[in-house]
Amino acid sequence: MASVRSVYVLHGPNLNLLGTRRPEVYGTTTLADLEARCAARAAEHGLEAICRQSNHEGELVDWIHEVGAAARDGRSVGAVVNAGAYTHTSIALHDAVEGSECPVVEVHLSNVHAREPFRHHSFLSPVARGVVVGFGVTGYPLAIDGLVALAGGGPGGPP
Ligand SMILES: O=C1C[C@@](O)(C(=O)O)C[C@@H](O)[C@@H]1O
Repeated sequence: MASVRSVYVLHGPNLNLLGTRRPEVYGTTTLADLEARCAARAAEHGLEAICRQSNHEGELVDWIHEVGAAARDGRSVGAVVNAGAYTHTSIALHDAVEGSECPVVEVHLSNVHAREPFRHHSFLSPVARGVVVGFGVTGYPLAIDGLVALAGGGPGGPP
């Protein structure tokens, strides 16, 4: 039997604290609950969600490379990535997405553009296929839907 295609859901630093970290900004949903919601939406598309979180930049780089290779082989539609604060600092993550041609939809729970100026710049956005910000946990199923549409091509697909 052919193996199920995947969608990766990658979380960066401090997102393991979801549910208790600044709930007025990030909400009260825990990372485990969010990952369960992602798995449910992925299953609606016939995909397996592979959910990971790391506080370490290099580990995130390695995972982006892994997703890029899986996407090239048709084993994955790509990754939904909330890189947390590395979004605003990491040239390494930018280069990983670009270099591995990893299809990424960047997600932020909060509307980073309405927050401190240091959150307005993203190193990921220029190499992401799409960006979803400010919808809280609702942004993740939207991002998964978007990745599936992009992978499928046609209307709503890649130009
Ligand atoms: O850790 C985070 C979470 C975040 O990525 C968000 O989901 O809104 C926004 C980032 O600026 C912040 O560092």
